[in-house]
Amino acid sequence: MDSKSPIRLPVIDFSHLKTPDPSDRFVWESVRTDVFEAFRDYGCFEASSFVSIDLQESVHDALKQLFDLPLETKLRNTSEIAFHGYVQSPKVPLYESMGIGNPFIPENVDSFTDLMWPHGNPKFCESIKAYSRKLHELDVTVKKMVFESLGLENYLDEQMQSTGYLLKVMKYRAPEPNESDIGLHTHTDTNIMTILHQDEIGGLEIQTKDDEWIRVKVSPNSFVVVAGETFNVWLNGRLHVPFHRVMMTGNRARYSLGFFSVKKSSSLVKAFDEMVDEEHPLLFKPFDYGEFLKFFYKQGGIKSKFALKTYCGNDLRVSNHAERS
Ligand SMILES: O=C(O)CCC(=O)C(=O)O
Ligand SMILES: [Fe+2]
Repeated sequence: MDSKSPIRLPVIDFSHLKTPDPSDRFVWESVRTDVFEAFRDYGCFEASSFVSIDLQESVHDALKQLFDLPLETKLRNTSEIAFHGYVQSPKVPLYESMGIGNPFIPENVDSFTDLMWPHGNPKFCESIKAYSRKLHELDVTVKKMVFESLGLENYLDEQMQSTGYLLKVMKYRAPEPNESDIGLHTHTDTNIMTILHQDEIGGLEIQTKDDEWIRVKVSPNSFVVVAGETFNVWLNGRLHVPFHRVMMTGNRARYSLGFFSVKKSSSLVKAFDEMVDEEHPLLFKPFDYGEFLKFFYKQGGIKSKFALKTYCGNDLRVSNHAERS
C-alpha cells in the first residue's frame, strides 16, 4: 500500500446547506462544528457536493481548451499583480497558470474571454461565471462558520469589504524521464483561504500536524478548502496552516484550479482583539499585506517556507525578556 494513503482529510458534505444563511439551524451548526474542527486540526478539509458534476466537467473542458491556445495568445493575459497574469517559470518547470481577478463579477470573465478568444467563447465564459459564483458562495459560507464558531461574526462584513479574489487556473505537464516530479514546491498559502479542485490525475499532497503527507483523494465532486496564513493571523494561531505541494505521477498533464481570497493590498492584517489574551499572547505583529508580499517575493516567493513568521512573528521570548528587564 502507498505509504501516503492511510489517513484521509476530513470530508464535509455541503449538500444539505441550501443557502449561506439557512433556516435549518441544526444542519448549519453541525457543519459549522465540523468545519472549525477540521481547520483547527488539519488546516483543511474536503468539501463535497457543492457544485454539480456537470459543471465540474464543463469547467475542466474549458481549462484544457484554454491551455491549448498558442503561447502568444496566453501571454496576452498580463498583470502587475502576482499570479493574475500568465505564469511560467524555470523554478517550477512543469507548472503554468493564468488568473482572473474577482471572477464573480461577470464583466471580468467577459474581458478575460475576449482576450483569449476575440471571436467569443460563450461556453467557456458561462461555465467559469457559474463556477465562480458557487466558489464565492462556498468561501463566504466557510468564513461565516469559522467566525461564528469563535463569536467573531461582527467582523465578517468588514473583512469581506477588504477581500479580493483570484481564480487561478493551472496546468502541470508530465515530467520528462530525467526531470523532477515536483509540480509545485512545499508551501503554505499566505492569503486568507484557498479553495482547490484537481482533476482525475491527482497529485495534491497536504502535510498533517504530525508531519505526515496525505495524498488528497481524487474526487470529481469535491474541493479542498485550505486555511491561509492571513486567516491564522486574524485568529492568533487558532488554525493549522498546512504545508502542501503537488507531486506528479504518470505521463499525463494535470489541470487544477484555485479560488484564492486575498486581503487587499495596503490593508492592515492584525489579530482580532478577542483572540489575544494571557493564554493566547499575540503571535504576529500587525502588518500591511501589500508590503509583506513585496518581502515575500524578494525572498523567492513560494519557496520561502516560513516567510510570515520571519516577517512579523512576535518573538515571545524576546518580548517577555524585555518586559522583565
Ligand atoms: O494545483 C494545486 O492543486 C495546488 C496549487 C496551490 O497550492 C497553489 O497555487 O497555492
Ligand atoms: Fe497553495
